[in-house]
Amino acid sequence: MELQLALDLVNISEAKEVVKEVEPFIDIVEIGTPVVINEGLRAVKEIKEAFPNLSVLADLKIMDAGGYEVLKASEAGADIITVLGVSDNSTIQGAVAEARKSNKKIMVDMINVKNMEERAKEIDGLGVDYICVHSGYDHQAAGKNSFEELMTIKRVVKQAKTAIAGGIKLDTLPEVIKAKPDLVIVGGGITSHEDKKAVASQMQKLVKQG
Ligand SMILES: O=C([C@H](O)CO)[C@H](O)[C@H](O)COP(=O)(O)O
Repeated sequence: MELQLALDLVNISEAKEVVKEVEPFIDIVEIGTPVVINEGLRAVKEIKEAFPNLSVLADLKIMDAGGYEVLKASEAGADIITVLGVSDNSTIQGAVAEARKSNKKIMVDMINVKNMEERAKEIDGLGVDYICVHSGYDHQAAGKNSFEELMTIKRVVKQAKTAIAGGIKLDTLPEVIKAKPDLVIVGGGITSHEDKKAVASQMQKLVKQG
């Protein structure tokens, strides 16, 4: 099981400071959608250059033009790029085909997918690398989490790795770990703490035990 740090509410220099603090405790650093909106793919490039040993995920949440957008993120240095599960199969297939050319990975974000079991099975057949259940900020504000959806994809996904994101904190991490995802994604659960290093270290310990 691996740990991904999601950076959403920071600029590039703040992102570098946070990663410097927690680098030994994380496997993947995510350049979140708001950061890409604010700073562009330059954020991915700068973080990859500053931390070449970390895998960098570009959370583009691609909805169309899968091949082209994956190409651009790959050129910027992203190792993993996200595509939405609600997008057309042709978009996901285009993203996977482009990623294969440069040894990059595709994560499908299942945010707002209604028919989770059926869609997860279908997407698993498209050769993606990760399938991620996700309660986004707006769902979190409505008190939702993705723990049940994680159980669902764990049951039906056979090829891709499974991941979960959205509002995971130190106190809810043990429940998540019980379902044995391959990857746990945490943003505010680390970045909102004064002592990020301590929380990330405790989270890493739990994730590695799981
Ligand atoms: O993808 C995310 C969200 O849609 C904003 O872009 C977050 O990175 C993801 O939800 C993880 O962050 P936390 O919910 O703060 O753990």
